[in-house]
Amino acid sequence: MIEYRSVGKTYGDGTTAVEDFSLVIPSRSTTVLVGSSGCGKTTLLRMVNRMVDATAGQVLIDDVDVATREPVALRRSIGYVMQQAGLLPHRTVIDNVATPLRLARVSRGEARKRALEALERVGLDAGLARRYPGQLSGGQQQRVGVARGLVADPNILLMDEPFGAVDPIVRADLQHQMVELQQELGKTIVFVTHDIEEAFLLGDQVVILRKGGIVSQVGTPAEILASPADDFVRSFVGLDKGHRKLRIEEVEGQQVVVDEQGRATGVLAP
Ligand SMILES: Nc1ncnc2c1ncn2[C@@H]1O[C@H](COP(=O)(O)OP(=O)(O)OP(=O)(O)O)[C@@H](O)[C@H]1O
Repeated sequence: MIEYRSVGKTYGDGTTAVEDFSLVIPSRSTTVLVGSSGCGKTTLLRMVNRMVDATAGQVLIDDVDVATREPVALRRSIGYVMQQAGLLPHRTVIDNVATPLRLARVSRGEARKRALEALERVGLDAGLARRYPGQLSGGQQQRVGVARGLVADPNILLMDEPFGAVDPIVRADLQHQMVELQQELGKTIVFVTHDIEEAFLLGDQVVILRKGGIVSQVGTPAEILASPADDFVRSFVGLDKGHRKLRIEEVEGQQVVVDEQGRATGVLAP
């Protein structure tokens, strides 16, 4: 379990990115922080592994304040996947994936073996292992980033807009694979995005933020849709424009779900 207790962050230049943030992130499930650009998502995510230190309050992992942990050791014990994959360009794919293990002093042979397994887990062909990141598509690079985040089998995986830079079709593919992977692995995932559809697809718990890391609402996707906290949330999730309004029509004995414009979106299961 990760817990933020009245956490604040004011950067050295006086910018207050996070005012007063509290949240419990349950283990073995996915929590998505979603909000517009600049609302403090990345800052909040990085406080977990001390890439950013809070200037007020506490972040706890299993009841231990991260401020008491040695930053480098803490960082190595937590998986981190960033936008643009963040791969080292002059290292092969397999060496990129093996890096967290090599830093943890795992032998070269063992690290490579586990890196190959991680590549397989994210659906990448072993034939790509010897290539350099520049020889891969954007989607493949992101998969390598996820493999690297998982290779050391961390309990916690932090993901900062990992699918933000790929086209919508590849993105949908990566998202669905992420859902499957999580069903298999059951990690504690904290995922940052500005895309509410992505948040609803991946999140067991979704946290809708506004500027200053202010929580507008926390809940399951169903709870948020059923009972948006205020007009900001209503608008953010698209309820205000009727995008989410569905109704049921009887067609040839079937119950067909149609959207606001009358377009069929599915059939109700009996
Ligand atoms: N190192 C820094 N020094 C000063 N201000 C910073 C620093 N990092 C972030 N900020 C500021 O803190 C605020 C929150 O930034 P943060 O990156 O956490 O937001 P975000 O929601 O992740 O945004 P985005 O979706 O654009 O990445 C912004 O106003 C940003 O300019």
